[in-house]
Amino acid sequence: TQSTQPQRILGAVQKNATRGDPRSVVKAIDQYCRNKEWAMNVGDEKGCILDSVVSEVNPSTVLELGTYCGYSTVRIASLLPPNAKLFTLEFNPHNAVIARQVIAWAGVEDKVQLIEGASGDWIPKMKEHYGVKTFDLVFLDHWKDRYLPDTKLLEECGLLRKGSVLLADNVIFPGAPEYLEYIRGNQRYESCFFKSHLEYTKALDGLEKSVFLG
Ligand SMILES: O=C(NC/C=C/[C@H]1O[C@@H](Sc2ccncc2)[C@H](O)[C@@H]1O)c1cc([N+](=O)[O-])cc(O)c1O
Ligand SMILES: [Mg+2]
Repeated sequence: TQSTQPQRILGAVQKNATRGDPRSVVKAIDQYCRNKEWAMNVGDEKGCILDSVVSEVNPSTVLELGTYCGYSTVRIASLLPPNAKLFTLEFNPHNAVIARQVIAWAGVEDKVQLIEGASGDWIPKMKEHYGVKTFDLVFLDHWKDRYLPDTKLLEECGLLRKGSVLLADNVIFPGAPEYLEYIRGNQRYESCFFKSHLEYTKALDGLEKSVFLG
């Protein structure tokens, strides 16, 4: 029977990565997706920018929107201090099943809470269900037309504090024009653009980093 792309990515991890070694999991996925089959992971080039923002923020509580196969989940979790927590929201149950196995293979499951469901439904429940006060860092990499409504939801639910950082993937390609217009025009955010390339290609893309000013 046919396999799915997430299953093939998991296979590449189990074949080529060392259990308990997050960097080898990241490397195995990048090699597979660069040489065999393109996939919508943030990738190695933008991933280095993600790493630098995570290291700079040194967050205790992170929210990732859009887990897919767990590539950026593993990348972020591998940089978190002890006791830090990464909540990642995934809508598609099949993707969640695969991502849990990738996260486990990397050995970062203690730092990760994968939540199956839609961001719009779960963001309002994070405080009561998981005791989250505010997020130090939010990585937006899910449906591009959800970036803006979910950002407004985070504000309304009091989940951002002075200094919270939003990092959005794909603001050039596929693009998130409404989000960019809102965040760059809003006095309550200080934004900057990190020019890069679409994962595994030469196409232009980039990340938008925005600091919430409270
Ligand atoms: O479409 C893209 N990403 C959408 C990602 C979507 C992921 O997030 C949830 S949706 C969801 C909904 C609500 N709450 C949580 C997750 C999907 O099940 C998928 O796992 C994308 C596309 C390209 N590209 O080149 O076409 C490149 C990229 O880097 C991309 O991120
Ligand atoms: Mg992306």
